[in-house]
Order: sequence, then structure tokens, then C-alpha cells
Amino acid sequence: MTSFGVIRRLVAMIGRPSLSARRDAASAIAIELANVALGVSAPVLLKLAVDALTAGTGPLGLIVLYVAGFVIAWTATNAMTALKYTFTIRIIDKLARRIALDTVRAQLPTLARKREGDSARLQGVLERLPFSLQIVIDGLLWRMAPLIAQTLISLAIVGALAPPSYVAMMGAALGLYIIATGHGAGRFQEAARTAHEAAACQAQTVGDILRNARRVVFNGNLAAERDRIDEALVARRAANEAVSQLIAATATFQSAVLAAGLSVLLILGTADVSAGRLTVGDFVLLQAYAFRLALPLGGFGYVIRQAGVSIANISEALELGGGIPDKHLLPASERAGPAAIELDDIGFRYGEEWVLRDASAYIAPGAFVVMVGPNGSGKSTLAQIIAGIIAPEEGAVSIDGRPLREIEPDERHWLVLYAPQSIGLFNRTLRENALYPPTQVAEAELASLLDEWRFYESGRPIDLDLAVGEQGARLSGGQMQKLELARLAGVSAPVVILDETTSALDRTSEARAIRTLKERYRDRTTLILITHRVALAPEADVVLFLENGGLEAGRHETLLRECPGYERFCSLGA
Ligand SMILES: Nc1ncnc2c1ncn2[C@@H]1O[C@H](COP(=O)(O)OP(=O)(O)OP(=O)(O)O)[C@@H](O)[C@H]1O
Repeated sequence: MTSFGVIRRLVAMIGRPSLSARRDAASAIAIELANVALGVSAPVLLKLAVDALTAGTGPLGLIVLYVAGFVIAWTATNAMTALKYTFTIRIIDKLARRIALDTVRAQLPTLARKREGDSARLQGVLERLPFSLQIVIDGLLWRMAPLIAQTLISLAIVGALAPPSYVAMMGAALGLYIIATGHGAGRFQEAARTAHEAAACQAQTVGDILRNARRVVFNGNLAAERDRIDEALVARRAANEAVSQLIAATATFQSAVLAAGLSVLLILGTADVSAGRLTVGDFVLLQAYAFRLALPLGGFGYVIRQAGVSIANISEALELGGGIPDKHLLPASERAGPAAIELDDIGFRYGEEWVLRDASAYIAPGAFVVMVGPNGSGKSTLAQIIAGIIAPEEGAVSIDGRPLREIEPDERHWLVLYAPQSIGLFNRTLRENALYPPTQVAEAELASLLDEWRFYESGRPIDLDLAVGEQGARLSGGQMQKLELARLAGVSAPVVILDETTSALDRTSEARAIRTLKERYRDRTTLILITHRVALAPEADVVLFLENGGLEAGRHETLLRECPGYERFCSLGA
């Protein structure tokens, strides 16, 4: 998105009634208009006071009045600028909130469905967003319009009071300043983008390492990972240095133009006052306008230089959050009861490699299905195809006769709940994790299930207020799975797929947990369990066996008789 495109999007968002920022924007604009009027009239009052003093004609009371007016106008401008800031902050907060929510809402499904989603990068973009908006809204957008208005009015007044050469000279200085700034900003945009990329890369690297702290430390790789972070920091510093050099070059040129313009103005003015072509009051007025414009221009130039990085950041956030329709995320569905699943000649490949080919099976509503097969045989892939998370390249999946591809993604998740292989617990309490929607398990039921499944080997009481730590670090692998299974016991989706959710349980706990789930799911849910243990296969209504890209489906005894691969798999004691 171009810089102009970003600013246009922001302005359009501020204007949208749903953001409720119109009144804040109107208040800020009204204050700014009053500020421009005061900023332009204050030097005129000063000029009148100086003229009256130097001519020695005006009554003292009037001179005091002019000076008092000047002081009040000058003070009021600064006070109102502070007041305007409160409205600006409100607008920035509202924009940041809206963009962050849109971005999270648009990106969470991408992160969930694609394994290659980059959460650290997204986090970095969102963290920098309020500061970036501050630079662009307060620094750039807000100052540009008043500055242009003030410049034009000042030039008009100078033109009316002083010889045309002054307007020409001030205009030329401003023109040169704009050219220098525009030239710098163009080159800056590219450097800013590189700096932004480097910042995102650093956030990704640090986030990844922090999340894997245990892997790093327990494998003795602290020094190596520290070096990796250092590499990212060095790359970021190099990118920032390139930006700083451009800033320094542009700032030098901008300042030189302003300083030269001011010097010429002061020399010309002094000469004209000496020659009697200008009054001292006119000279004071010119000087006041010149400094009044030069100071904000200096600040404005700085902001323009900073704005490149901020615009790149906002642009990324807007692109990440764009294009999602405004609708409910989870449609309420009338659907109830277990669903039938039909796999019709499914084929799927990652890149060139086919993982599944011609996979067909029928699963009756309410069946208990066990899916087995060697590592990498495609069990998780098939599970995600059934859940509609990834689409098959060949063939089709139907749920109760409805082709999955014709069902909206949000509804698919409601129809088929897929519990992924790695359980990601929130850093919240046991209770919050176990009662996480869409479960309807009651707290008392939850405690009794966990108790029955021996959550604590010692049988000690379960503290549901226990904070589980990052990624459930305070729980054992089996406890995490018991917690997840207790939550799933209260889910009433038409299909539930457990992707090795019992892998860390001992045999007795696994058998108990699956028995409970089967009892609870009777007449309400079709249950598919992916497992490496065939112990539960004899109990299954259907066994799905995957090997070498093929799928065999049938009862355990039938497969043992008719499928040599399955027979071998079972005999190896899987
Ligand atoms: N996102 C991906 N990109 C590329 N290849 C992938 C991706 N996900 C899985 N694969 C590959 O597809 C094959 C099947 O993976 P899948 O996870 O479905 O197997 P699995 O039977 O569930 O394995 P396991 O028993 O080890 O959990 C593997 O070779 C794996 O490397």
C-alpha cells in the first residue's frame, strides 16, 4: 500500500460512524482552526504594539492592550494544542483498537489453518501500531493541514504589508524545503521498509527462541541462540543505520534551506528598516512569521522522516486485517446429533509428494472410529481434510451428504471439531482451560471426571484455580491431555476428531477416558481417535488404516484377515 493509500484509509476509517471518532476529529479540527487564527493574528498585535512604540504616538493603554492580546493569543495557542492532543489520543486509541481487532480476527484463522503462520511477526506489528499511528496521525496528518493554512495566510499578510520580494523569498525557501523533504522521503520509504522487515525478523527470532526456552536450555544451546538473536539485532542495527544516515542527510539539507532563508530575510529586513522602507513593527512581524513557520517546519521534517517506518507498519497491519466480511464468527446452527462422513477418492499432496491417493470410506453417524498407521502416513493430514481445515486436491468429503467444500469455514469448525496433536493451553487457570468453549461441561462434572481419571496420581484434591503456566508448563503431558479430554467430554459437535489426544496417557487412563467419551457421545457425536496403539481398535466400529498413501477401512477383525499391512502393523505391537 502506498503512503497516500495508507493515509486515505486512515482518514476514511476516522470518518466511518462505526469508529465513533467523528466528534473527536471535529473537535480537534475546530481547535486547530482557532489555533491557526490565533497564530496568524498574534504577530500582527505585536507589530501594532511595536509600531505604536517606535512612532511614540499611540496611547500607553492601547499598547498594553496589544501586548496583552499578543500574550493571551500566544498562551492560548499552546494551551489549545494540549487540549487538541486529548482528542488526538482518543482517535489514535480507537483506530489502534479497530485495526488490531480486525487484524487478529483475520489472521487467527490463517494462523490456525496454515502451519506456517507467523505469530511473532503479527505480534510485533500490533505492538508497534499505537506508536506508528501516533506518528502518522498526530505528527503528520494533523500538522500538515494547519501548517499549510498557516503558511498561506502568513504569506498573504506579508504580501499585503511588505514588498513582494519578501513573499517571493519566503516562497522560494518553502519550495526548496518541500523539494528537499520530498526527495528525502522517497528514498526514506525504501530504507524504512527494510528497517521494518529487520524489526519483524528480530521479533520473530526472539519470539521463537523464547517460546522454546526449555529446548534451548536443556540442549545446552543458550550461547548459540544468543548469537542468533545477536545476528538479528545486528541486521536490524544495519537497517536502522541506513535510515539514520538518510535522516541526517535530509535533515541537514532541510535545516540549511531554513537557515539560509531566515538569514536572507533578516538581512533584507534590517536593510529595509535602515532605509525606512519597512517599519520596525513590520520587521518584527516578518521575523515572528518566519520563526513561527520555521520551528514547526523543523519538527514536521523530523516527523516526515519518521513517518516512513510508521506508514510501513500501519500498511502491514491494514493489509493483514483487510477484506474480512463483517459477520458472526460462529454461526448458530440447527444441526444436532452425530454426522455421517463420506470420503470419496481423496487425494492430497504437499508440494510434489502425494500423502494420500484414492482414499475412500464411509463412517456411519455415531460411530467410534480408530485411525492408525505408521509415522508420516497421513493421519493428521486426513483428519484435517475431514475437518475442512485443508482441502483435498482430488475427491471430496461429505458430512451428512453435504460436500464440505460448500460449507463456510466457520460452520465446518462447528460441524467437525478437530483437537490438534499438540495441545496449546492458555496461560490461564485449569478451570478456564477446561471450560474453554464450546464445551458445556459443568464445573462439578469437570472435577469429578479429572478425579476419576486420576489427574493427580496421589488422588489429592484438584485446585481448579491453579495457573497452568505458559503452554501448560506446570502440568505433565498426561495431565494436559486429561484436561483437554475433560473439556471435550462436554462438547456436542456432530464430529469430534482426537489427534493423538491420548498419546501421553497410560493404558488404563486412556481406556477410562475413551469409555467416558463414548458414553457421552452416544447419539450425539461421531468420534474419530488417531492413535499409535491398536489396543482400542477391536472396540472400534470402523478402523481407518493408512499406509504408503493408501487407506483401508473396516472392522478390526476384517482388516486383520484381509489387509496384510494392517496385520503386520498389529503384529509389530504398535
Ligand atoms: N505443512 C506441511 N508441509 C509439508 N509437508 C507436510 C506438512 N504437514 C505434513 N507434511 C508431511 O506429510 C506427511 C504426513 O504427515 P502427517 O502429519 O499427516 O502424518 P501422521 O500420520 O499424522 O504422522 P505422525 O504419526 O507422525 O503424527 C509427512 O511426510 C509430513 O512430513
